[in-house]
Amino acid sequence: MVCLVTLEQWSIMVGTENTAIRVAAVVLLSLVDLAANTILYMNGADLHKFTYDVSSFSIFTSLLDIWILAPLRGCVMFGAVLSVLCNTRLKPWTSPWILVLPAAMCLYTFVKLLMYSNKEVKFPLTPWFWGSFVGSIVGCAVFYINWTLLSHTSIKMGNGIEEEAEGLLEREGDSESNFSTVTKLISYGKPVIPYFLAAMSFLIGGAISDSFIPYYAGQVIDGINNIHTSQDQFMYAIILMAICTASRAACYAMRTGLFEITKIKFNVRVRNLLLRSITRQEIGFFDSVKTGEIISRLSADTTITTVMFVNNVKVLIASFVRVVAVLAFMLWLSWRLSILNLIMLPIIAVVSKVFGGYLKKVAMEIRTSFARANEVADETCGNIRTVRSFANEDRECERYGELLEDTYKLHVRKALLLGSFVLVERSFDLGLLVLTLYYGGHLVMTNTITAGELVTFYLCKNRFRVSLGKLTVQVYAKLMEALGASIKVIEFIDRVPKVRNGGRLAPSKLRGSIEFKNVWMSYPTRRRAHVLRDVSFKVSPGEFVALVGPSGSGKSSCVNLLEHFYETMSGQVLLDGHPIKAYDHKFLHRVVSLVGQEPVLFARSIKDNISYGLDNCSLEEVQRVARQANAHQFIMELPEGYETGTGEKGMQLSGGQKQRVAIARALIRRPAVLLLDEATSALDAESEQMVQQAINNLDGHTVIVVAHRLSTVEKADRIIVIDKGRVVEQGRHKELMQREGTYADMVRRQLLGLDTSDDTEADDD
Ligand SMILES: Nc1ncnc2c1ncn2[C@@H]1O[C@H](COP(=O)(O)OP(=O)(O)OP(=O)(O)O)[C@@H](O)[C@H]1O
Repeated sequence: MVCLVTLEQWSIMVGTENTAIRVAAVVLLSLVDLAANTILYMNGADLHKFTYDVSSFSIFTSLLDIWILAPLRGCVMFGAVLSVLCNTRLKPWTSPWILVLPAAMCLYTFVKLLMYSNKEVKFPLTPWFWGSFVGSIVGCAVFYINWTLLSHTSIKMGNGIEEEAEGLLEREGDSESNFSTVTKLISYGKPVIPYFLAAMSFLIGGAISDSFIPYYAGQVIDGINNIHTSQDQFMYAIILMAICTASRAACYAMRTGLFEITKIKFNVRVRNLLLRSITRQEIGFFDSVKTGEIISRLSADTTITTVMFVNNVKVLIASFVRVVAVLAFMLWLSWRLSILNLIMLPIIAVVSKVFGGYLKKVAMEIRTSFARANEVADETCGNIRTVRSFANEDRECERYGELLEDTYKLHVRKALLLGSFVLVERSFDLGLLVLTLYYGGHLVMTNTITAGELVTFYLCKNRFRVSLGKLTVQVYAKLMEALGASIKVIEFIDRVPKVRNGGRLAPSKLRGSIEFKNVWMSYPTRRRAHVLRDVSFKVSPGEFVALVGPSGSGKSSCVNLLEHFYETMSGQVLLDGHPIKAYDHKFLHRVVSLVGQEPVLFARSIKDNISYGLDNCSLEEVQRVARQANAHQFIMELPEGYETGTGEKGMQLSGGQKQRVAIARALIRRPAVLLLDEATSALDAESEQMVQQAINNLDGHTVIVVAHRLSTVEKADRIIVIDKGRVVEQGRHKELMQREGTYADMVRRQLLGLDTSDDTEADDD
């Protein structure tokens, strides 16, 4: 099975993109399979062999049936080639069930080996037979490779049957993505590889010790029965069995500790990589991906990915070593009984492939459904005041319950799948046990093996089966599950931000001039809605400019562009004559400070909030800016002054207090450009005037204010009026009032107490 998977990967990787070459390669490989098997069957070029076998065929002594498998494979493959060339339906190519054909042929070849060895007098000195046997097995592998190559070819030919092609792409993407997912996970886990290797060495040591135990157990039994064993050999077998058992226990203890360390280290690393990548994403990413999903990926998915991955790779290697070691013993004890047991391999390959594919799909659905439930929980707890104020707790809990119910149903599906997988596997196993005992008993009665050897073989066979079972149930199926969970984790870690912060510009002095040059903008989640349309304006260094306009007209969008949260569709936003994106990310956010509409504080002290993102900031400096922002007085009245905690998102402060702390946080950076987006809306008239005064007095700072309360912008050097994403007017308060345009209208409406905010949603273009 492992071999087939590897061959498949190889064929995918080295497979050329050229359809003609692929088809030619398939035809050539099929012809080689046919020719090689024909030569092996005819013992070179003995043409009489064929006529002789046809006239007096015996299933026990002639190899005609083994040879027939080769033209049979050839016919199926040529039929497949023809149907690909004729652009017929693709669906059959995509089915994992196609594995059944080569698997059944392998099975027949193994059975044939046993039948032939039982009756053919010249056996085992029959090199041509061995050639045919190996040729048939290799032919089956070649058939599977050819099938994979053809499947790829049929997509490339693009025959217009899109839904089939989609299915095909999905399945082929599967094996390719499994491979790249595993290599990705290994690359993330590089620092933990030494721990993993140390643990593996103990694991392999334990596995080798373990595989010797049945051998010595058999010798002990033969010793008890006095078969081929002296007293010394008997004692020797007991001592060696004890040593193997002790060594297995010691290795087990060491490997357990080391694997635990590996898992934790790996988990921590993947979580760090994930958060690092997420925090680098553009703001638009957070518009579409909900926090609940991110948290779910960070917690549940990273744990499943890392823990399951390490556990399964561990089991994979251990089981593989055990399978090889035990198989070698089994072959040495009785190759006939071993071959009988190897019949399981092709069956397990088919069963694993089919079930593994389904399990991976269900595992992905479970993760997504779980993330959806998490989103609801996160939204409900994060906005509990709103939920409470609308008395909607029950409905939110119901929504959560419904989503968890979906997750539960998917889990049931997964359990049923796993159960059926085990059932199918165990049924084959039971049949094989009966066959082994029947055939083994026959071999003991014909004195081919001893009773002790049969017991040893039986113990070995059990170990072989358990290890093989682990390779399939635990590794293939569960590895698929881990890979399913890791897909989103890897997608997030590898996601390249759409807005790059790759600028290098960081001049020692910034004047603070701003220019919007024919800017068009739309948000990533609503690409067709233009929120800014051909916006152009200039702000000189030190100027105090106000952006006004109806709600939804695009004022905050201008601020978002200045913060480089989003990028323009066309046009440019220039700072001191250079595009915003040319500036170094850290530099830009030091020289351009924003106080947003709903400033968010962190659950730390007020001092830490004001000095957020700055190292070594003195209390004096913090107090200075707090005074400027008219916050010092209320802070001093708090029980612990500047050390008072603000609670989650600053919830323990009032709206106005939060705004003042946020203004101080912006001022402490001495920004060249200060952006105030409704930053004083929650302040009373007196406080607002004081803060406004402080802002007006700021020397050498360019200030851009977005405000609805037009009285606060009367003193601005310039007022820019934006409506429906366009600059419609600009000038000083007096000029605009005289112009009797949009601004004058807005002022009048506000004076009369009418609402100015007639929402002007961006139209879809
Ligand atoms: N993150 C976003 N994703 C998609 N559309 C958005 C986003 N933010 C704002 N918009 C849309 O862009 C348009 C302009 O919004 P913007 O916030 O710039 O308006 P505004 O003039 O600042 O409004 P207000 O005065 O109400 O704050 C609106 O139609 C709004 O719905």
